[in-house]
Amino acid sequence: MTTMTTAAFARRSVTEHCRLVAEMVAAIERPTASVELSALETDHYRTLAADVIAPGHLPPFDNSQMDGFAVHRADVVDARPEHPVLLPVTGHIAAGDAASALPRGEAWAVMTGAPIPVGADAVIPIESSGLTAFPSRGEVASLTVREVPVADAFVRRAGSDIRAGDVIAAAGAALTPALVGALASAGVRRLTVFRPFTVLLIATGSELRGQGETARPGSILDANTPALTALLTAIGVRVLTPGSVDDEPEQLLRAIDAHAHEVDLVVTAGGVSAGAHEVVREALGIRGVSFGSVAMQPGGPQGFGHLQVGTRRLPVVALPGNPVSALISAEVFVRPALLAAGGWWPGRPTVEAPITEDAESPAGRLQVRRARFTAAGRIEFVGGPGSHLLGSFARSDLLVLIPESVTRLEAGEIVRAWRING
Ligand SMILES: Nc1nc2c(c(=O)[nH]1)N[C@H]1C(S)=C(S)[C@@H](COP(=O)(O)OP(=O)(O)OC[C@H]3O[C@@H](n4cnc5c(N)ncnc54)[C@H](O)[C@@H]3O)O[C@H]1N2
Ligand code: MOO
Repeated sequence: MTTMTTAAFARRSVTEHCRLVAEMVAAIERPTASVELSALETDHYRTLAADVIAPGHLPPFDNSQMDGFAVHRADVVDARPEHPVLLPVTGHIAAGDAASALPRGEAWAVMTGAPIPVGADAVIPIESSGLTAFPSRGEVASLTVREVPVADAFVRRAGSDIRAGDVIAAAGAALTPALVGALASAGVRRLTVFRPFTVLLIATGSELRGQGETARPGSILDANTPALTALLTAIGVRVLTPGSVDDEPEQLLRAIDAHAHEVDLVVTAGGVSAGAHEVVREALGIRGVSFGSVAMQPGGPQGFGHLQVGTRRLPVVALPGNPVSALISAEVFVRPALLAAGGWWPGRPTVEAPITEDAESPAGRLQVRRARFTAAGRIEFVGGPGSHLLGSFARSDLLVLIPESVTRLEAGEIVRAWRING
C-alpha cells in the first residue's frame, strides 16, 4: 500500500457528508453481465447497465379494455337515448382468440384483453349495452346503443404503452418490479445489468468476539458485523466479512489487502475517535482516508476517502464503533449512497406526528432518536440518545431526525421521522 497524508475534517454537516459519500459510491465502476430476464425474478435491487430497446409493441395488438361489444363507430353515430341504435351480436372473441374483420352493421362480444376485431373502433361495455349477460356463442342477441361512443372508446391500441424500437429503460435504471414486467411484456429476454455492489465489512476492536468464539474478561460479542450485514444485504449488496480485527493497524491492512481485488467498497466500524488505540484512523489516516466529525449524534466521528491499494483506489467509509452509531451512520450515509448509485430511490418513507414527551437535543448537531408509534398515532422515543442502546433501537421502527438548530422539543410538537422497518 502506498503511504500518503490526508487532511482531517471538522464538524462537517450531515448533508455535506452524505453528498461526499454518495459521490464516491456513484463513481464506483462495476462490471456488467448479460443475464436472462427470467433469472432476475428473485434478484433484488439490480440495475440496468445498458439501454433496453423494445423488440415489440406493448400492447402487442389492439385489444379491449372492457368486457363488452366491439362496433364500428360509424354504425352508431346516430344513437341517442330516445333513438337507440340496435345491432345484432354475431360473434364472440375471448382473450387468447385471434381477431378477424367485423362486418359493418354487426357487433361482436369482446372480453377484456381480447383482440379488437379488424375495423372496429369502439367498445360498448356490457353495462351500457341493454343486455344483462353475454349471449352464448351462436345465440342471437341485440345490442342497444343509446349514446355515441368516443372514437376508440375502451380500445387499447397496439404500442400505446411501449412502441417497438423505443428505449424502454436507460442504462442506470433500477430494475423495479414494474420495469421487469414491462421488459417481459415487450418481449425482452436478455439484458445487461451491473454486478451487485460488494462491500468488505470489517468491525474493529480487540474486545470483539464473533458468535461461538470463547469469551474472556472484557470481551464483547460483535454486533456491528451482523447488524451492518443485515442492513446491506437488505438492499441487494453482497457483503464479505473476514471477521473482526484487533486494534492492530497491520492486521486491518492485511484484511483489506486480501480482499481489495474483489470488493467495490470497504466499510469499517470502530477505531475512528480519539482513543489511544484507534486502529482504523491509524492505519488508513496516512493512506488517503480522512477522519473528522460530522454534525450528527449518534455518528459524530466518521472517516471517508480512497485507500490506495496497489494500483487501486479503493473507496472507504469508516463508521464509528458504538453499535447504534454504526448502524445509524450506515442508515444515513451508506445505504442512500448505494441505493442512489443503483438508480434506486435513496430515501426512507417519512412520517410526521406529535411526540409524547419533551426532549433535549445538542445544539449544532442533527440528533437521530429511535422511536415508535403509539396506538394513538403519536411518536414515543424508545430509550435515550445513548449510542450503546442497541436493545432500544431493536424495539424501534422510526428514526426521529431533530434538526441541528433545535435544542428542545415539547411534548405534542410534530416531528419528522423515517420509517425504517419496511
Ligand atoms: N475522548 C473522546 N472519546 C470519544 C469520543 C470523542 O469525541 N472523544 N467520541 C465518542 C463517540 S461519539 C463515539 S461514537 C465513539 C466512537 O469510537 P470508535 O469508532 O473509535 O469506536 P470504538 O472505540 O472502537 O468503540 C466504541 C464502543 O463501541 C463498542 N463496539 C465497537 N465495535 C463494536 C462491535 N462490532 N460490536 C459491539 N460493540 C462494539 C466498543 O466496545 C465501545 O464500547 O467514541 C466515543 N469516545
Ligand atoms: O456520536 Mo457517537 O457516534 O454518539 O456515540
